[in-house]
Amino acid sequence: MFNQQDFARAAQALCDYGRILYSRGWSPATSSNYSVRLNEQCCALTSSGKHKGELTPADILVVDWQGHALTSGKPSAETLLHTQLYERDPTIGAVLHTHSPVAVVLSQIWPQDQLQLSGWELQKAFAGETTHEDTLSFPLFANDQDIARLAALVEQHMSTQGQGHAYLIRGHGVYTWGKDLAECFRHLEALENLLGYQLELLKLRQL
Ligand SMILES: CSCCC(=O)C(=O)COP(=O)(O)O
Ligand SMILES: [Zn+2]
Repeated sequence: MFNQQDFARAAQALCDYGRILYSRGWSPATSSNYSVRLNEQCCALTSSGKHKGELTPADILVVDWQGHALTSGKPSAETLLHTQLYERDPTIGAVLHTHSPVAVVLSQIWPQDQLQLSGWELQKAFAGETTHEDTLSFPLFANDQDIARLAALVEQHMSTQGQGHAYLIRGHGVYTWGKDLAECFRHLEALENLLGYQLELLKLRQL
């Protein structure tokens, strides 16, 4: 069903990124979940409830697109938000979900259901983006403890409005993806900074 060496490599990479993301303050405590595609049927994913700054390979398991565990462990509570992406787009190789203060606060106060950004050079950090003159759209979804329902809503949005590069969940965090973990991390880092710019602008406009 999957190659053990691929799994071992993916598990170690997820642990390494967990340390980075925790050290940046984007994955406090047991928040966040991360995954890497193994093949066309399954991915390596963080187990539920683990401290993301202290992950070991034993905290990573394999799930299929229905969210069923193929190795021992308890899959992330948000598994279906990862598998929805892998199932819809075979070019997606990694997904990162984080809870940074900037993303959580901005997503909570942003009034519209889309956050549109333009004019920032850093937009070009997203794959395929070539100019600051384009507008990037990031949808905001209401938080929901029913993850199957939220995953269905995300899928419905993407199938009608386009997949985009990332989305926000209000008061919760962000999901972003890429062809591999390195690209996914680049997208996350760009998104974090772009959201930070937007939050700063909102504060300045209140002065
Ligand atoms: C403690 S944060 C609440 C759960 C959450 O939002 C999250 O990202 C982590 O959930 P998991 O089941 O993947 O540990
Ligand atoms: Zn979360």
